[in-house]
Amino acid sequence: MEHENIVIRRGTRSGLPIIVAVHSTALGQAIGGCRIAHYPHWRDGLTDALRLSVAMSDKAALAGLPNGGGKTVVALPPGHVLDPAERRDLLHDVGDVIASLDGAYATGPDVGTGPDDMVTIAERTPYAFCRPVSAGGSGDSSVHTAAGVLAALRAVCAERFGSPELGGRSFAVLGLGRVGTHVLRLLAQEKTAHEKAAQLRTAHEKTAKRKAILYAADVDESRRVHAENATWVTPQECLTADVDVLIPSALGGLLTPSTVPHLRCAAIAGPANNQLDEPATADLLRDRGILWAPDLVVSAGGIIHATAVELHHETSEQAGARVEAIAGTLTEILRTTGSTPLEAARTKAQAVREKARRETHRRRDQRAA
Ligand SMILES: NC(=O)c1ccc[n+]([C@@H]2O[C@H](COP(=O)([O-])OP(=O)(O)OC[C@H]3O[C@@H](n4cnc5c(N)ncnc54)[C@H](O)[C@@H]3O)[C@@H](O)[C@H]2O)c1
Repeated sequence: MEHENIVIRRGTRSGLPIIVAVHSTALGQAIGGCRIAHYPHWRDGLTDALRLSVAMSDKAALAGLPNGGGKTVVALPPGHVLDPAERRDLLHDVGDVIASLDGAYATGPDVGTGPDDMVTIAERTPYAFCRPVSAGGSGDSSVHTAAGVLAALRAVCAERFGSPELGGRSFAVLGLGRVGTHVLRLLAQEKTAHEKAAQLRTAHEKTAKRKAILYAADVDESRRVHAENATWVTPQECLTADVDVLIPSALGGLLTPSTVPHLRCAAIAGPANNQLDEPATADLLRDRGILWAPDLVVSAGGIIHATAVELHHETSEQAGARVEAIAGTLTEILRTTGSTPLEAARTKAQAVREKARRETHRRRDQRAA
């Protein structure tokens, strides 16, 4: 068994199945979001919790956080709609399960939960982060996730094109939700060094030509209002756009043996979790000469910022510097020879955990001696 602890409990108030998987506390308290989603069977929710908590351990290790990985999954039966009272009961049930772990695990928002839900969970346990600023938390994480994506894009452009400049490059943002919208806005503000210099001389010398060229798509047509700086295309056109970098910002599993042959981008880096349908797809991308930045590293900005500020009481500046450090971590992974970026990322994460485990044993032996 790879996990340290797995709790499966029927909520005493809601009657719904609550699963908390703690993968590792080798580096410190396990962290990972609370997912409330529909599953054909609660066992499918268990499978998700086991997989996602391992990914969180890797994500925390690669982000240099003194934390391990965990995950909460509430498996709703198909079609089940929570009314406000039932949702509140459920979140209190989740809080009780987390409280029973005595601080081994802390949760945050994920699919189906948001900062306000963390306030309700926090009524039963102190181990809930990413609460709204008005409730003493660090607020919506998506802006920090987007900042991390920008840092990753600079690292990817430096590796693939020889310069970290984003102005003048072309990008396709697939998914204009909370993170995708921020990423698009930040990219629209990017200008090349040439344009920045021109701006210093005279506003008239500004050349709009060197701004980033942007495409955007979402299955939800109402998100189009956020694409005023971009060319709005269909999700399929966005996926296969002839651009420098594709930025997956919707759901996972979009890079598969069927989609990879149709891609025309030179590189891929985005916040969407679990972009590869299976590890072997990393080989297909490498064979096609497409540089893929592992989402484990690219998407970590939000969790890095929230845990640094709320759990480790760092200043926002210190947390911001940790988010910017995503670029250095990614560069190291992309430069690893003889393996795909996915293998390099996992190997690095395992090495960090192993080092922490050895250090813990050394300290324990020292105390015993
Ligand atoms: N919010 C964060 O801080 C954060 C942190 C780490 C990772 N992520 C991951 O980043 C991704 C985006 O997160 P978010 O918070 O912006 O989610 P969100 O739900 O706000 O946005 C997702 C967007 O993708 C769109 N979408 C869904 N399926 C699509 C498809 N097939 N093609 C095009 N668009 C599609 C949705 O309509 C929605 O607008 C998710 O995979 C999430 O797990 C988010």
